[in-house]
Amino acid sequence: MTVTALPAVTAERESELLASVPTGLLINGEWRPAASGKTFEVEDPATGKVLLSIADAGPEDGAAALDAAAAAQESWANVPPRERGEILRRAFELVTERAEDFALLMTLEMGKPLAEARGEVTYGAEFLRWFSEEAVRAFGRYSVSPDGKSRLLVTKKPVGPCLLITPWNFPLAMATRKVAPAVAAGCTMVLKSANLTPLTSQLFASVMMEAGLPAGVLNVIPTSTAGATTGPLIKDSRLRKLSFTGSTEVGRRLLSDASETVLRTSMELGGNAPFVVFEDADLDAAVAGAMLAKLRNMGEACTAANRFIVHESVADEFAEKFAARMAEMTTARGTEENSKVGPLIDAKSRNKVHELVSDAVASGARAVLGGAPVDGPGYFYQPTILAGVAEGTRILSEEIFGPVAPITTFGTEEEAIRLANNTEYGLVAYVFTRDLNRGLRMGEKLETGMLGLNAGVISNAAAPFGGVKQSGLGREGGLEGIEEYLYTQYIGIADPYAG
Ligand SMILES: NC(=O)c1ccc[n+]([C@@H]2O[C@H](COP(=O)([O-])OP(=O)(O)OC[C@H]3O[C@@H](n4cnc5c(N)ncnc54)[C@H](O)[C@@H]3O)[C@@H](O)[C@H]2O)c1
Ligand SMILES: O=CCCC(=O)O
Repeated sequence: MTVTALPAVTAERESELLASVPTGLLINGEWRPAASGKTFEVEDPATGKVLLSIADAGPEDGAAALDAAAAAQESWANVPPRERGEILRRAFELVTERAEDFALLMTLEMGKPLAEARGEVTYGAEFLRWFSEEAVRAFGRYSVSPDGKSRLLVTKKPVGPCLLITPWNFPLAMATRKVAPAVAAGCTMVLKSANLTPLTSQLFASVMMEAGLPAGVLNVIPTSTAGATTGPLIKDSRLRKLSFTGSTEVGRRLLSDASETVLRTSMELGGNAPFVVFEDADLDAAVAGAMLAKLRNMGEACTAANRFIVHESVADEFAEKFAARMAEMTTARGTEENSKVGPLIDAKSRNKVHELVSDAVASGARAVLGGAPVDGPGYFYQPTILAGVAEGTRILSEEIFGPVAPITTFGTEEEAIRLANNTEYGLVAYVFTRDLNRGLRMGEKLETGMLGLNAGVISNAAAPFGGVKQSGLGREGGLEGIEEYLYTQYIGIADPYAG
C-alpha cells in the first residue's frame, strides 16, 4: 500500500490556501463585493490573528440574493433529478479531492485539530454523496380511493427558495447537510454562513459552482449583521423555507418571525445530552465513548455529552479512568501535530465555560481534573472533569460547549431516566449498558430524537439527525432529510371508468 504524505502545514501553505478563498458574496453565479463596500474580519481563535477580510452583506445584498434564488427556482426545479444528483456527486468528488484544503481551512477559522477537521470533511462530503443518490427517489403514489370512485395521485414538489442559516461549529457539515438535500429536491437557496467561520462556506460554494450548479441556485451572503440582513427575507413571501441550525435562543426568535408568513421551518437547535453509565456497562468502552461524546470538537457540539449520569457503584472508577484519558489530551493550535484539543471559538465562549465551572465548584463540585482557562494566546480551556455535581447546578441545565464533563450519580434505572429527561432539550442521549433490554427500555423512555447505545458518536449522513422538545423541529440526513425540502401535492382524479 502506498502511503501519501499529508502536506506540511507551513505559514506559506496557510497563506496560499487563504488566498484561494473567494472573499465576495455569491449572487446569481458571480462573486461580488457588498453593496455597502463593507467587509468584516475572520480571526484564528488559536492566535487571535486576522485570517481574511470578506464582504459583509447587508439588507440590499440579502434582497439581491433572494431575487436571484427566486428567479432561478422554476428552471432549477425543471432540471431532471438525475442531473441534480450528478452535480452533487461531482461536488462530493471535488470536496474529497480538496479534503486537505477544507480541513486546514476549518482548523484555521474554527480551531479544531486537523485530524478532527479531516473527519468533518469525510462526514460533510457524505451528505453530498447521500443526497446525490436520494435526488432520484422523491417518490409519490397513485391509489384507488376507498370507495373505488376516484383516483388519488400524490406527488412531491420542491418547496421553493430556501434560506439556510448555519452555525460556526461544523463549518462544512452544517452547510452540506442543508445544501445537498435542497439541491436534490430542486430548491434554490440563500446561504447565510456563520460570521465566525464563513471561509469554509465560501470555498464550498466555489466547489458547488465548479461542479456545475447553475447561477442563482446557491447564493451566499456572509454578514456581520445577521438579523438585519436576513430579517426582511424571512418576511418576503417569495421565501418558502427557513432551515436554521444554531442556538435554541435564536431559533425561538426566528420561529416567531417565521410565523408572520407561516413560513415552513426546520430547526436544529441546542442540546444537553445525558451520558448514562449503568453498573453493568463495560467501563472501558464507556470511557472511550465518553472521550468521543465529550471531546469531539472540544465539546463545541450540539451532540456533546453535557451531563454524565453514572451509577453510584461505578462512579469513582469511571471518573478515575475518564480523568486519566482526559489528562493525556494536549491543548494546542489545531495545526500542531500533537493537538488533541484546540481553542474554543472566542473569549465570550471561554468565559461562559469558566463561569459554569466556577459556579459548579462554588456549589460543592470537585474538580478531578482541570477547571481553568489555559494561559497564553488563544481561547484554550483545560480538559476538565467535575465530580459530585449536585442536581440543580447551572452546569447541568445549560449547554457547556467546552471540554468539561460534570459527573452526577444515580441509584436506580428510574432515577437515571428522571435525571436524563430533566431538561428542556431533547437532542441526543448516550447509554452504556451490557443489557440490551435495558438499552431498548432507555430508548423508549428517553425524550430525545437520537440515542447512542454503547456509542459516543452516532452522526451519520444516512440517519435522521434532529431533536425533540426545545432541541428543534425536523430532521436532516437519512431518508427524512430531503422531505424537509419537498411539499406534498395531492391531485384527485375522477373515476376513469365513469361514463
Ligand atoms: N441541532 C443541531 O444540529 C446543531 C448543530 C450545530 C450547532 N447547534 C447549536 O448551535 C449553537 C452554536 O452555534 P452558534 O453559536 O453559531 O449559534 P447562534 O444561534 O448564535 O447562531 C447560529 C447562526 O444564526 C445566526 N444568527 C444569529 N442571530 C440571528 C438573527 N437574529 N437572525 C438570523 N440569523 C441569526 C448566526 O450568525 C449563525 O449563522 C449551539 O446551541 C449548538 O447546540 C445545533
Ligand atoms: O453540533 C452539532 C452537529 C454535530 C453533528 O452533526 O454531529
